[in-house]
Amino acid sequence: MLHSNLLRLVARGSSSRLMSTATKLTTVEVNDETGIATLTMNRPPVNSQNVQLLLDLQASISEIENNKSRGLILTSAHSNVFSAGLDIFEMYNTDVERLRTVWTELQNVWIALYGTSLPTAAAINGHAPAGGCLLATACEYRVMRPNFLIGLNEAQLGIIAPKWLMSGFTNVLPKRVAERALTQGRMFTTQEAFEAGLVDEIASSKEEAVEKCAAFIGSFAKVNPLARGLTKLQFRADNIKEFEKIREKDVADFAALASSPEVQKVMGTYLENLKNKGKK
Ligand SMILES: CC/C=C\C/C=C\C/C=C\CC/C=C/CC(=O)SCCNC(=O)CCNC(=O)[C@H](O)C(C)(C)COP(=O)(O)OP(=O)(O)OC[C@H]1O[C@@H](n2cnc3c(N)ncnc32)[C@H](O)[C@@H]1OP(=O)(O)O
Repeated sequence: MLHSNLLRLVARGSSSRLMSTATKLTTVEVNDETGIATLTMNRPPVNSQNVQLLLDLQASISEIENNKSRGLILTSAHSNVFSAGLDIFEMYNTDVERLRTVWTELQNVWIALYGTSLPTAAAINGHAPAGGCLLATACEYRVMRPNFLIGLNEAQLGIIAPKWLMSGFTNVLPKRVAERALTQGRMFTTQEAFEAGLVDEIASSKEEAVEKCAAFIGSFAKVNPLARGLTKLQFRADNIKEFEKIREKDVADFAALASSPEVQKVMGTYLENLKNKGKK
């Protein structure tokens, strides 16, 4: 008997398969013609990254690597948010062990996406603050819909993001632009992100964004995949090695910082503001 969580193939038109993973907050759909997998985050309303979404993302990335897809496109099921970053509710009023788990799983997703040899692209169909920007900049290519915001806003919140979390961002922007944006905690509009090089293309719809991502991945069709993947990883090796050296200390540092009364207070105020914004 086929277990419902096991590669349940559901016909979706003539040329794509929805591969049900052992997860609920992400889906993986493989286009039979191109062999490219679309990984969709689906945790309403804003894809805030709780532990379950982070685990599901890891499982989906592994699935895509194992099913020999030609590339991975990361996107969101929601109409105006790619991902709101870490789930602040999950980090508020909780114990240190939970905070350690949150951070460990964020690290695990980042390294899985940043360190995959597969071609990767993000179809950014909505806002992508903080952890949302982290996922987008872990990919090799970004296409974004107009009139949304993307960036690492940690400095605005009085928080220092670790170097690994900034490394995708610093890979794609000139050092001077990255330093200024990170010290300002700047959120870029789509147009500003395009002009700075933080996103590669602008698309007027999610479908067009996915198509442009697929065209980017298709540009490697005639390149030997092993040579391509190893070349990519050579570019990323220094950041990956540096991250591996500090990953455990980084978890301890995050748990200590996030559990401190000062940061808990910042989170509480931030959450109040988010809730009140909804009432206005
Ligand atoms: C504040 C963080 C503090 C401390 C972190 C602790 C230690 C850190 C040390 C170093 C680490 C640094 C790294 C951090 C990585 C992160 O990712 S932190 C998360 C930062 N994220 C944000 O700042 C985004 C906040 N959200 C928004 O700006 C907007 O919601 C967004 C532009 C994404 C969408 O806007 P809109 O469509 O108008 O939706 P609403 O704002 O109305 O939101 C809808 C509901 O979703 C809830 N929500 C939004 N974001 C989050 C979130 N990140 N976590 C949990 N929940 C979120 C919001 O409350 C609304 O809920 P409601 O409908 O009112 O119930």
